[in-house]
Amino acid sequence: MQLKFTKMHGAGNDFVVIDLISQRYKLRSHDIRKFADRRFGIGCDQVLVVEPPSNPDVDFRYRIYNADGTEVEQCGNGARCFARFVHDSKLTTKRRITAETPAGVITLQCLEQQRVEVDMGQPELEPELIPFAAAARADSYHLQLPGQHLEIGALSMGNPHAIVRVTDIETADVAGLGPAIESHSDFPQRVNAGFMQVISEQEIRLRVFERGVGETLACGTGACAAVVYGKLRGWLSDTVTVQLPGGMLSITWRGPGHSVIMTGPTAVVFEGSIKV
Ligand SMILES: N[C@H](CCC[C@H](N)C(=O)O)C(=O)O
Repeated sequence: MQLKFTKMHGAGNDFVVIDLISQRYKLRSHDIRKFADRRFGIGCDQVLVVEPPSNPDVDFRYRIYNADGTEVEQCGNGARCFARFVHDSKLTTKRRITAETPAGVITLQCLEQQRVEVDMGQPELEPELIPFAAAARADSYHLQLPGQHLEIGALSMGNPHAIVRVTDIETADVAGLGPAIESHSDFPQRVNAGFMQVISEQEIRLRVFERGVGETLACGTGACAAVVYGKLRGWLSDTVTVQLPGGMLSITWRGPGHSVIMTGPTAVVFEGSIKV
């Protein structure tokens, strides 16, 4: 059969979006890897799947798969693109949408100029819930790597993140340290590795080596995690502009007990269908 899809991106983090409400198909892991393959498939960082909710009080269920085929708990840029997709596809006329994700129910607000605001829920700092095997506090820990140790923050936005503060994002060894952090034994479910340069209390620059993908042009949950870590360490204010290689996100976090609010762009690249 021909499966319809929409190619989208949020700040350069790109997605293949599949509507399994209007189409019936049982996705398999090798389908995901084929869709994500930039040489022989469509090409994307993640595949987003839109399904009917299991809870009738929620509008949709939305699943996220990394390019390597693994299903993950949350995707910030993907959440924004999902909201725009269901609105543009007339699967809903609501501008305020709720969605079940493996990390819980999120609320999304479609704004003007194709921007979307997402309530990403509260960050999780308890090490065993990140999960982070080290016993130490998650807001400052020395990760042991071959020949060096790195001061990191570790937390979950539904998915696990480790964040390193660097002096210059351009010269940060993302290609070398990213994989070493991603697969470090202190993170039993692997981890997304963020490299953050603090420009001011209201602005950071960020590069993210994503779990299951590699370095992406943007990572929404990574931007949330970096702002939470920076605020816990006293480096950042409540609302921060996050400059990523693919674009800019605005993140607000008023501290423990509050949700992280992310606002950013969405874009449709093209629509198509693929033989499955
Ligand atoms: N690679 C992430 C999932 C996608 C997150 C990212 N694309 C975002 O915008 O949050 C993980 O394995 O947890």
